[in-house]
Amino acid sequence: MSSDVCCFAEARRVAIFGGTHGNEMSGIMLVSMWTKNDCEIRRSRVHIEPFISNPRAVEKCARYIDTDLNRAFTEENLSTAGGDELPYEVRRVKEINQIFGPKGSPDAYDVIIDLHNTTSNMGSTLILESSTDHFTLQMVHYIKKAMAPESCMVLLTEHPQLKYSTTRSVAKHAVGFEVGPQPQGVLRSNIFQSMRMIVKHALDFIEMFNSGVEFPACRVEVFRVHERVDYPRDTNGNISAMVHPHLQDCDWEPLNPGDPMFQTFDGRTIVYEGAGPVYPTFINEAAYYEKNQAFITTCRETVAVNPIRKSTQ
Ligand SMILES: CC(=O)N[C@@H](CC(=O)O)C(=O)O
Ligand SMILES: [Zn+2]
Repeated sequence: MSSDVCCFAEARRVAIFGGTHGNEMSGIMLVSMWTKNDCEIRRSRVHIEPFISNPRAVEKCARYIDTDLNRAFTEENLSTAGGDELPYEVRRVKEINQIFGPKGSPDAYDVIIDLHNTTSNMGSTLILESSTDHFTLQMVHYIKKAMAPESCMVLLTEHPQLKYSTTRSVAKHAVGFEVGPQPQGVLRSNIFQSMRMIVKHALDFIEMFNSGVEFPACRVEVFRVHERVDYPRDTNGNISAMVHPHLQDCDWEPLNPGDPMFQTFDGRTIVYEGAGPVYPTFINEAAYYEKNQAFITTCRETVAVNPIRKSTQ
């Protein structure tokens, strides 16, 4: 394992996305607030752009209009020609790619922070898409330390089948902030304030990096996506059980073989039958009923992070 210093260009352009899902209110309110007055998010040497990514969904207070924007940043959508007949979010993908991308090119924004809320009891969670991007790994290490003693979990979505094409993936470095529990369409002041603090720490990190601070090697505890678990269903495909009360709200706590997972409407318990402990999260997330997902399981691991500093050209 090498711990060579990784050099990255100064982060000159950073975007903060809110309203990627139009019913996740904390990010929407923060971004609207910062669009009117950006003094709280201003930092020297870097342009920071607050941006509502799905304005029509925000207007309707719906997750999306035609299709989930946070699954739509695919090669296919980026390359298909077409105009008004395309689903709204597919058109929006092309616009966002023009403003903040093109995805994968040197012209893409340096960092995108994408603000989400969950109905699950996940607390403050940082979502990473890659275990080899030492810039974002150092950022989450910084945020976790700054948030302590409040805990801040790291979800790693890198997975051969389960990874999805997020809006933020247009940037060179992408991070999602997922804070809950907060119902859809509702603002909770504690959740709003936690999200605001995480953004502050992220921007402070970027400013320190830009000013030439070298961040030493470190280790970060992450929870890597392992499996998606659907609700039990009857032969018609309808849900036949609920998340068990012993699992509800227990995001990030170990689920051991034999532990209750679901409760049927007539009161029977369905237990977890996997081989060893896993760490469930996104438990009973409202937006995931349509995705046939009751929760995901994750595996805990420690990632070794290389030192980073700004490259000198
Ligand atoms: C509840 C929710 O919307 N979660 C986000 C997670 C992410 O941004 O990676 C999503 O499903 O797109
Ligand atoms: Zn969301």
